[in-house]
Amino acid sequence: MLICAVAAGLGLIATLRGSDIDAISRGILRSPDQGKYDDEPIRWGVIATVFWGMAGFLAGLYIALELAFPALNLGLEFINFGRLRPLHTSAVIFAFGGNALIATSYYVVQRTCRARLAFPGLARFVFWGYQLFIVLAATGYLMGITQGKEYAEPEWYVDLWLTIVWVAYLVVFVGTILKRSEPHIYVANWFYLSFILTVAMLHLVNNASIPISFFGSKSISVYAGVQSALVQWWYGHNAVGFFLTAGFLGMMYYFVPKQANRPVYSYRLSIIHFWALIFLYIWAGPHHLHYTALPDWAQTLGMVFSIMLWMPSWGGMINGLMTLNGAWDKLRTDPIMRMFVMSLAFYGMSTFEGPMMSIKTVNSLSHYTDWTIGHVHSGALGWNGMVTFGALYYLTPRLWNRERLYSLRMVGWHFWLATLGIVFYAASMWVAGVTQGLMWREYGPDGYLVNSFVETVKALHPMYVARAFGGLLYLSGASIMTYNITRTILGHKLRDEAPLNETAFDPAKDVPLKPAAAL
Ligand code: HEM
Ligand code: HEM
Ligand SMILES: [Cu+2]
Repeated sequence: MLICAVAAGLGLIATLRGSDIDAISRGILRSPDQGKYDDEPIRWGVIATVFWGMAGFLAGLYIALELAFPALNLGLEFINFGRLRPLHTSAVIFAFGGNALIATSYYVVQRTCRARLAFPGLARFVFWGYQLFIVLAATGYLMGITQGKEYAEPEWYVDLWLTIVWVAYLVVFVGTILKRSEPHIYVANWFYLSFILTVAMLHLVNNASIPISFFGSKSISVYAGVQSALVQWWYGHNAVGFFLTAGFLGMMYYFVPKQANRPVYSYRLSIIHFWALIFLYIWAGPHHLHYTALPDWAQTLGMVFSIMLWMPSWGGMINGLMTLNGAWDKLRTDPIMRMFVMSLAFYGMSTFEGPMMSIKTVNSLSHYTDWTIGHVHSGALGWNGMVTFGALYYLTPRLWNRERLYSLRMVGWHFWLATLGIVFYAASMWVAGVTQGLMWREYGPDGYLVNSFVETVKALHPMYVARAFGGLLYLSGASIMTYNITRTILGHKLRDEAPLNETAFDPAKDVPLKPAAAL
């Protein structure tokens, strides 16, 4: 309540000062975006993405260290692993990923529709309302307020607020599409729209609950038992499918062709893989509930749809990679392009690993182990992280009207630190996961289990240290990005760096996103 009051106070001050400034300074101060497009909330979004990314990676590193060295819990309830873990997952997925998605969707929808953002006031409300959602959720976790549903931990009052913000987001996005002056709706917008709509549906269904009091934070879910589990993993899986995949594919379909200065390899493939992806993803949730009380047929259904999901996923990866046809030399000269390509490679890797892990016999080994954690992070650090970094590097000079980034060599450093970090993370978790899985199922000749649980924990220690080291590398890369982007925003340029063609942009030379012969 205190946070809401402070937010409302700040909102009031901003409103009053805003009208003041308008009246006094019209004509003196250039209002930020008189141009063709409304970029102010996108600039805020870029800053918020960098900020929350750093916070989320730092929390990730800390909990990784807590797993390796439990003394770091310090006996304090506020920073114990159980409370910091959802803080990490929400910070990276919803704060870092969510801000990246909102900002890039605002950017992409305006450019591809050749229209200014609809409802500019509402678009700003979405940005600030979303930040309030993040702060409310995060402070709740630290105080121990949670629904106990993974990736849907916030309690009812935060859920209601997010619903309002999300509906506003949908209105802004669809409003902009409706006022477009370009007849065709470019495929990136399809992906963004499916992300916004599906997340709304998932959020409403999974969070259906009854608060036990008006002034208390606690609520009771309307689902129980195995139905509750199924709804939760229908939600959880499709959060991956639509938040971490469809939305980010929207990003990929705009920024990869732009950075390569080539049209998308196959527009037809993009449409086929769009429909296949959204049709298949929604059924695959039960692969999170193998060998549980869920009916066997439902588990098999989840497995079958997961395996089929491999195809559209790779359709998207191939479409992205092949867009570089004829521009592969850019990999040598352009570290931003390298980031996009690495991102697509990890997208391909994790969407191969996922279908494999959904096979019940494989899952009987991998489930409950660190293999899952490794899979998560090759998707999250590799695919979501890298494509977002690429988009941030693309956007910053353009949004602040700078000739180029402060330093492209630093982008190269970021690229290698992040890549090496992911390698440490994924490799250590594969080893840890398989070790764990095998130790848990090892029986002696007497028919008893050979290892006690604590022995498996002990065996994992070196792997946990290696993972934390990977996280440190990843965070160091992101710190370099923060520095680079800050200096770019300030208008600085590192001397001795030759002007770089990849950040120079010339609208006259713009290649259309869509091949002329498409459809
Ligand atoms: C510096 C980088 C990062 C480090 C060191 C890190 C570390 C960790 C650790 C230690 C856990 C808990 C694992 C466990 O419970 O055994 C975790 C969970 C998780 N992290 Fe990260 N993380 C990082 C970045 C990210 C990013 C960028 C994302 C998403 C975009 C992400 C998404 C997740 C998710 C979804 C989980 C929960 C996984 C599950 O329950 O299966 N992490 N992370
Ligand atoms: C074809 C695509 C994919 C399939 C079929 C798939 C399948 C799976 C399977 C079988 C699990 C393990 C479930 C368990 O044993 O508990 C899993 C976990 C997970 N996957 Fe994927 N995956 C795919 C792509 C991705 C991508 C691209 C990401 C991230 C960007 C991702 C994020 C996650 C997360 C966060 C979890 C952990 C959920 C949890 O237990 O907290 N997946 N996935
Ligand atoms: Cu899943």
